[in-house]
Amino acid sequence: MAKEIEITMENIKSTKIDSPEIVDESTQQNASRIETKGVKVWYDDFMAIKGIDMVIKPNTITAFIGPSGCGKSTFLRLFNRMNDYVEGFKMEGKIKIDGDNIYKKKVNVEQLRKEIGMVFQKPNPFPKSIFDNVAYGLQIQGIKDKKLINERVEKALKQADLWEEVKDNLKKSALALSGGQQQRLCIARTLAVQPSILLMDEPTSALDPISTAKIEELIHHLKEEYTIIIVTHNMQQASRISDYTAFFYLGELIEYDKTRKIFTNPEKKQTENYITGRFG
Ligand SMILES: Nc1ncnc2c1ncn2[C@@H]1O[C@H](COP(=O)(O)OP(=O)(O)OP(=O)(O)O)[C@@H](O)[C@H]1O
Repeated sequence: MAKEIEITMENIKSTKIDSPEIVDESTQQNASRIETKGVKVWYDDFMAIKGIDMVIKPNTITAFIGPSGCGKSTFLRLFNRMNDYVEGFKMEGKIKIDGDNIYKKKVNVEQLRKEIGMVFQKPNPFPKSIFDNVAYGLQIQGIKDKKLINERVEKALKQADLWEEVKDNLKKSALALSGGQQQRLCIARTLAVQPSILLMDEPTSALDPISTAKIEELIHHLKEEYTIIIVTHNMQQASRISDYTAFFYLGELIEYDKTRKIFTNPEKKQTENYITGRFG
């Protein structure tokens, strides 16, 4: 497969990407929820992200695609400062969320993570009851009002389309649920603390097709209330559920545009090669 790649470092380096429909910040403050400028990331001496500018609009689903190791997860984890935990991590550039630079010194990272929820590849429920899993974030926040907790747990389970399946068994261990149910529980756990941006790192890659379809449908509904970014290796998934698609390669943003454009008429040969399965 690799020999079919028609990419050279020269044409990648000369590729200058403009985010789609970037609007004048001064007149359209609300048009972007997330904006990155000149973002570079290193793990020790290794440069994993090589200068990325991107604007993500509110209430959209953006898919990050690209071959393994191209920097999708690294870039995604910048938005809730998850990389801060990684030894050797260093970044340059600006990331603004709702106009605020989230890497300023004064930023309250705990508050940021409340606003920006994350769902991981493998469902990772705590070894606690279904109810306690969803209530966990609220309790951590110091919320003690039982009625409020009950309401939020029910709402989050309904939003995650799991309520009907578990409402009579809330005390049951979360570990007894199926993989697909566990992932919806993890989504409910994230939603319970009422974030407004959802980061999803390959949320369905460990699931069967039926569970995957359920989660895709759920993501589609969540768009009404949330801005969603999803890393996926599944091209069909990206084309089914996202409004915008960003194609990464070797730490660079090669092409970023409306999903329909990326999948029907990409500007760059590299993008075409990737989405048609000619490398990756
Ligand atoms: N904690 C780390 N320490 C050192 N290098 C890392 C670390 N995490 C990622 N990298 C490197 O940074 C590059 C980008 O990795 P990243 O996980 O962001 O890619 P990805 O596109 O999400 O890959 P995948 O699709 O396989 O998950 C890779 O070369 C990877 O080896």
